[in-house]
Amino acid sequence: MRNSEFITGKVPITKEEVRAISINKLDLVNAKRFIDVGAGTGSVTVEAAYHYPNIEVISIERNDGALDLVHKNIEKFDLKNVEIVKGYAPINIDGKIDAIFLGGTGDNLEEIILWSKELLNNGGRLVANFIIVETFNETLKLLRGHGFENIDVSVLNVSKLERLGRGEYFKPLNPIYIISCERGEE
Ligand SMILES: C[S@@+](CC[C@H](N)C(=O)[O-])C[C@H]1O[C@@H](n2cnc3c(N)ncnc32)[C@H](O)[C@@H]1O
Repeated sequence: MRNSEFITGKVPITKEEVRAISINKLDLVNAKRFIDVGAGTGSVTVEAAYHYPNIEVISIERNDGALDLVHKNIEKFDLKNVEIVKGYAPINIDGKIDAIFLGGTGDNLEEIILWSKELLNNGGRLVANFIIVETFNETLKLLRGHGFENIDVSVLNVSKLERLGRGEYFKPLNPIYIISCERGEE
């Protein structure tokens, strides 16, 4: 889906190229339940729920303005397989989960990593996006320390063609760090 298809506001939306790669790394084909943490505009929630209509998507967001956008985008795409939860993760979720996306975390990183580990099935996927190098480094260290496996890290540098004077150029957007990994079997 293109970013222009979503209703947006003041919340920064995940770039469509980053979303495509992140959702691919979540490996939702056989998933039944997926959590989007820090749903923002709801773009990841919507895209996952739309392309995988058989999964249950739980969309967690703490900010009222963002929650309003999540509601509007879910309505726009007429999705019935999304549960929106207002709150600051980690929050109580019943039952096990197959995949978790961290699009926003706040300052309680370790709690979120431990909560994710508790919720995920063995082999369940965790994918996280970062723009801040320190948060990325800290998360990587925590994932390694808490036994997550098959950790894969990419940095995505997207540039978009834009007009410049009488010609065009590729305007670079800020790099995004993507971590993907699995909950190890215990
Ligand atoms: C970069 S935005 C997410 C963008 C989103 N993936 C999208 O495409 O619109 C980060 C969001 O995470 C939310 N957030 C940060 N930490 C959170 C937490 N611990 N629990 C719930 N929401 C959180 C923020 O309010 C913000 O809306």
